[in-house]
Amino acid sequence: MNDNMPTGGRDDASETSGVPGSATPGESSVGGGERPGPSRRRFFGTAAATAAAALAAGGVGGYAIKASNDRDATSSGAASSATASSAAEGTGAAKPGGATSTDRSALIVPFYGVKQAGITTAQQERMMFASLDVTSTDPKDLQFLLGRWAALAARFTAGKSVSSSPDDPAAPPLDTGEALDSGPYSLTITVGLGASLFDDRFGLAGQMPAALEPLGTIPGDAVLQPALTGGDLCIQACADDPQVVFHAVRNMVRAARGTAVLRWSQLGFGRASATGAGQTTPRNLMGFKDGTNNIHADDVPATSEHVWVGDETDQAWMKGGSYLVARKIRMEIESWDTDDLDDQEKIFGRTKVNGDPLSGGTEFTPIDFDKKAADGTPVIDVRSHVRLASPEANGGVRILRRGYNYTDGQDPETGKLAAGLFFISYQRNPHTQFKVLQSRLGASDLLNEYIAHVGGGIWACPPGVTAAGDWYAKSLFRAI
Ligand SMILES: C=CC1=C(C)c2cc3[nH]c(cc4nc(cc5[nH]c(cc1n2)c(C)c5CCC(=O)O)C(CCC(=O)O)=C4C)c(C)c3C=C
Ligand SMILES: [Fe+2]
Repeated sequence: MNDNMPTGGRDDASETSGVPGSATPGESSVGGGERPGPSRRRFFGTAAATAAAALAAGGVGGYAIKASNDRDATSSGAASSATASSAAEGTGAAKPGGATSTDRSALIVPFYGVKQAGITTAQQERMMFASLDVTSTDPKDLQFLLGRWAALAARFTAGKSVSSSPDDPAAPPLDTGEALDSGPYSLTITVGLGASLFDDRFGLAGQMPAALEPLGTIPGDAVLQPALTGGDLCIQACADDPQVVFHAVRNMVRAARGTAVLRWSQLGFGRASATGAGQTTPRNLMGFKDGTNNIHADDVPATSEHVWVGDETDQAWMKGGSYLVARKIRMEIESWDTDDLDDQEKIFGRTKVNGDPLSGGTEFTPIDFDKKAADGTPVIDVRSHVRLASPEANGGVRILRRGYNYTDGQDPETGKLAAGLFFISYQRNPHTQFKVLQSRLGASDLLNEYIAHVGGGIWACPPGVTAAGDWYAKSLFRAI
């Protein structure tokens, strides 16, 4: 067992509850002194709930705690010593379990911490994103779910299955099993709350942050499909193995049975961004390097200014969190592939092979937006993507991009490749950041000829879960 995980005793607390209101020292009351009180019978009413509730201690030894990019070294409470000691940002992997630096399967990103992992964590290769709608109208069910998810996320990110208890042969297995032989593969699970959760169902209307209000009409958004848009809750699972991310989301959706249902989901591959200073810049499906000018995890001033919610928030429970904007952006791949290289490079303002700015220099040379060609026209086209998205054109606005390439195979109607970018960005306020950028891009970007936004949403990702027995957005429920 890793020492960043709860001890057996703490994990046993998760077993009896794994949910809000557990007998965690100092957390005996929730919501005005009363614990959420669904009966054990109700909680144990489905196989899925049983599986989630049967979380038990049990180690999968030999994994290595990965230096985490997004965990404050000052993590409090049960954020373990391993979390704190491994929190030197941007360094390689510690290897207490004997893993080699090339053994990516064994790497663990600590779960407990004051910030959720998966935001400034160096981006992994695979992602599964899920949007869920809550079907129960009982606020206690919602809290139980967020507790179950926290307990499951703690286990999965440490390379453990749903439970170490033996399966009952007469019942469905507690864990679905497809990741039993996998390591953690740097799995991170990031959970967000959508604006629809703050309607009149759960008594949360007064706790809705202004930053989570719908963005209104943005140019180019007319085609967002309702079936691929929004949702009460979201889960972003990222890891360096596709089966690990699928397993995590599948079992979290399974644990939600009776409380929430899957609304839509997306698998992503080949990170289309770079968030770690040491990471090479990956490529999107248009073949361009994507993430050159991204915010890097070790740039603390930039993450403080642009990513993490601070004192400015109107809802204290979001302080230390971040807002996730997702956009499923379909690419007209066949059409793009007929465009000549000069035009492709003009659209982005960078060279295709090296990612160099067309104004000169190499990939990381600052772009010279004032540079003119011999005929007096700007070298970086006025409608190029990099100009329109740049901080220079947007009053200094920046976002942390964390997207993935995706393909859904073939469009059955047209026979074309159904593929593109599952764009994800994190920011302090989507209204003053994403919306500003997307309004400009949606109106004028040369890239618009080759892309269409088809789905997405905004979710408030609360601060991290700091101790076993706690749950996502705990302080939100303390406020009601
Ligand atoms: C609203 C925000 C953005 C959307 C939507 C978006 C879509 C999108 N982007 C690419 C490819 C590239 N984007 C690049 C840079 C870049 N893009 C955004 C924002 C959005 N992109 C920003 C803020 C930036 C950085 C601007 C800067 O500071 O210079 C680049 C260039 C390389 C890089 O810096 O990452 C590429 C390539 C696609 C294909 C796409 C939709 C499908
Ligand atoms: Fe972009």
